[in-house]
Amino acid sequence: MNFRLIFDLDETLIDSVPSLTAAANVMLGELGRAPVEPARYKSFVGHGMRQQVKRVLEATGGVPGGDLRPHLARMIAIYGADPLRGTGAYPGVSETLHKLAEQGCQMAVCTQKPEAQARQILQGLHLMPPIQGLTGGGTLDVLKPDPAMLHHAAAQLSADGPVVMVGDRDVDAQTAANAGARFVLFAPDGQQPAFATDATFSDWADLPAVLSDLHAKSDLQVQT
Ligand SMILES: O=C(O)COP(=O)(O)O
Ligand SMILES: [Mg+2]
Repeated sequence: MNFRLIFDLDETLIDSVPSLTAAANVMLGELGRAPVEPARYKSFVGHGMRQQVKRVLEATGGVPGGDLRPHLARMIAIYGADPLRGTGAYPGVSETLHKLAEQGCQMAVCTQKPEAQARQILQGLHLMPPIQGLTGGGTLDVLKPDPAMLHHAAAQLSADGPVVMVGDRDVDAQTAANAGARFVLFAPDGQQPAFATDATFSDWADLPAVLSDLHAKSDLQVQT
């Protein structure tokens, strides 16, 4: 398979909601607010750290002073001090990425997470390599679903095979659609999405077979 695989990071390769929630709860505690549960914080993730901070503050009484910037800076400082703490890859991720690399795929990450934090996590979890490229929050002046994010990630890879985005949220599916790429959904809870996907998987060990089916049944000549 000569795919260029572009992976989302949070809630696709890594389970980062516990550590993001812990950091947000430190910030909320400093503001005299009660902590939020990880399940609630998860609904704030997917559109970048600025949106996370905005949403968690709005959900707990509003943005103090009406200015998001100091709170975003505080969240980045707390979380950025140790983004690996409490964060791990989903089971099977490392083995599967190595297998896909052996099968001829090239791989990059396209995430809303600030690029420096994402790089620290990918290197700390020994996923880079086999992941070769990284496009994160702040790499460009746009975020997903702007197709420029996916084009940038794909262009970091030397091969020119078909591009497949693998992610966990509607914003990832929309990014792929905007870029004319295929989309494969990671849905660990097995829930059917409300948006279009080319394939779905819930166990990382299944991804090579899912991709090989996708390769066999479609003309994957879509390029970004
Ligand atoms: O930073 C976020 O809100 C989510 O980042 P992701 O694009 O890796 O899911
Ligand atoms: Mg995600």
